[in-house]
Amino acid sequence: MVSGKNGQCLIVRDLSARRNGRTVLSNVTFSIRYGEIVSIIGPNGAGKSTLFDLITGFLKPYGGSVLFEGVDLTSMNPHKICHIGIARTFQIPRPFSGMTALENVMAAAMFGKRGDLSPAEYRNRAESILDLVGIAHKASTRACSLTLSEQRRLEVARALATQPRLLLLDEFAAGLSPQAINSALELIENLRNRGLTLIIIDHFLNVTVRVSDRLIALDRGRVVAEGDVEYVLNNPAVASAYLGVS
Ligand SMILES: Nc1ncnc2c1ncn2[C@@H]1O[C@H](COP(=O)(O)OP(=O)(O)OP(=O)(O)O)[C@@H](O)[C@H]1O
Repeated sequence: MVSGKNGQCLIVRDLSARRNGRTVLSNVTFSIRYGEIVSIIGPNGAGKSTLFDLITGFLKPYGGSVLFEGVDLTSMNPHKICHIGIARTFQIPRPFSGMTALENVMAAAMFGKRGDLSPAEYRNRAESILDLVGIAHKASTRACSLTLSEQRRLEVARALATQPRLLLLDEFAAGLSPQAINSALELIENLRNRGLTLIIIDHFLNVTVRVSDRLIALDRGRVVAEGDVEYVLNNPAVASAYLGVS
């Protein structure tokens, strides 16, 4: 049940989570339209990665629901969620470090396969994805020998290989040089222009906000502000969250 290009891609309703018996996300509600770039901001421990874990099935919610294209994901496992069109990257890149960049992307393409391709077709697809993310020249390099910026791009390539319609990027810019950040932001805009919807976790306030249509600010597991970039960045609740003022 696809809602159409101008409709809602993802609807999160009253989502709550507990870890080690402690509530870490409370009644989080928002929706994401097709083609949007939305950043989830908030200080350390706000619940940003937990939110990604819930959307991608790595953690089961304590309450609430997640609908993707009208389909309830709440009881699905991560493999199934990947196969229906949601992919994520992790804050700390998790490639198969002994495999080359190309092999990593081919493995992801095979995992996310829709219809059987020949090995040559998987290879072609992986090569074109490495080209898209800007590391085609590193195809034969083992993942463990890539720089942090290249490893982040490889993470995106592996996610893209599963052919997602919604891509979740966790701390995509952390640890990158200003130049690498600029080219990472160009990649994000390029992916949106190719029809993807993107949700990006950004701990910092001055990076992915540059390409975001909207921001959702979390603090201590709750949404404290949501709206266009200027509105959220000027919201007193967001300043309090970052300054640790109650
Ligand atoms: N695996 C875990 N086991 C127990 N508690 C966890 C686990 N992961 C996160 N938490 C706790 O859940 C809360 C939310 O953490 P989460 O990692 O989602 O926040 P975050 O906003 O992504 O923070 P950061 O910017 O530091 O990555 C924190 O209090 C954290 O200590």
